[in-house]
Amino acid sequence: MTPLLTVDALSKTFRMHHLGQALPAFERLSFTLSRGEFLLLSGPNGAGKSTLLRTLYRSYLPTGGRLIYDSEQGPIDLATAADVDIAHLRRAEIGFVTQFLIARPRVAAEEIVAEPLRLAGTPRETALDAARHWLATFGVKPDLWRAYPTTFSGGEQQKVNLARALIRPRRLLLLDEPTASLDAGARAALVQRLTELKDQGVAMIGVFHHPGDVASLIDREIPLKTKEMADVAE
Ligand SMILES: Nc1ncnc2c1ncn2[C@@H]1O[C@H](COP(=O)(O)OP(=O)(O)OP(=O)(O)O)[C@@H](O)[C@H]1O
Repeated sequence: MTPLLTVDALSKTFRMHHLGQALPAFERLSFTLSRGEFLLLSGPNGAGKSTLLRTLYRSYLPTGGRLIYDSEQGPIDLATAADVDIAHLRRAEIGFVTQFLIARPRVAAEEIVAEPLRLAGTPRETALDAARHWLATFGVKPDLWRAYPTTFSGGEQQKVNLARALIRPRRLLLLDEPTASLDAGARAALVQRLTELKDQGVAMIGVFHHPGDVASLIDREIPLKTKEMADVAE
């Protein structure tokens, strides 16, 4: 079966023009990801883990290599796809789960969480019911559901973010330290949700501050090295 994602000799180098320097985050990385598979990205600080996830989401353009994603409409190279196609994939197929909520002023938590379903055409009340379900699942108190997350604590904001990111099933989930400041109850709820999604065939690739949280999900590990480690190994 064709892999969902084929990463082929992928490189990302940051060019810091003001310093006249180039900083390679990773070079010629190759791996595949199949449906229902969970890949753990590991490596020390600065090894390029977040940069790789952002490159897969096309927040960063790679400086070399190919990123073939087997979309519902057929294979597409995420490295060269048009922005309009990337925007469609982000709405429909590829999710990015981080610890940071982009809270908007005067938009209630339940509206923020319901938005991905609303954009997919779900009627407002049905979407809000689902939003409340996921807010409750991740442990956001009911009296906060209609409040504005701009004033929430870091952990509360992260829970709203998770509810929003996971309310709709995706085919591919990119996870950047989604458990970072969660309490034990929310961590357990997240692992349960990720387990359900994996069982439904969702592929995931992620970085976890405490990989033990997701030990039961990990199929393979991709260790990334810093430039210094790579130089020593050569
Ligand atoms: N936008 C950017 N411009 C320039 N350099 C960057 C940029 N983003 C990341 N880097 C550099 O790329 C390297 C990899 O950073 P990245 O954040 O991907 O590492 P990481 O493995 O996720 O680290 P951590 O475990 O600390 O989160 C670092 O040396 C960082 O300074």
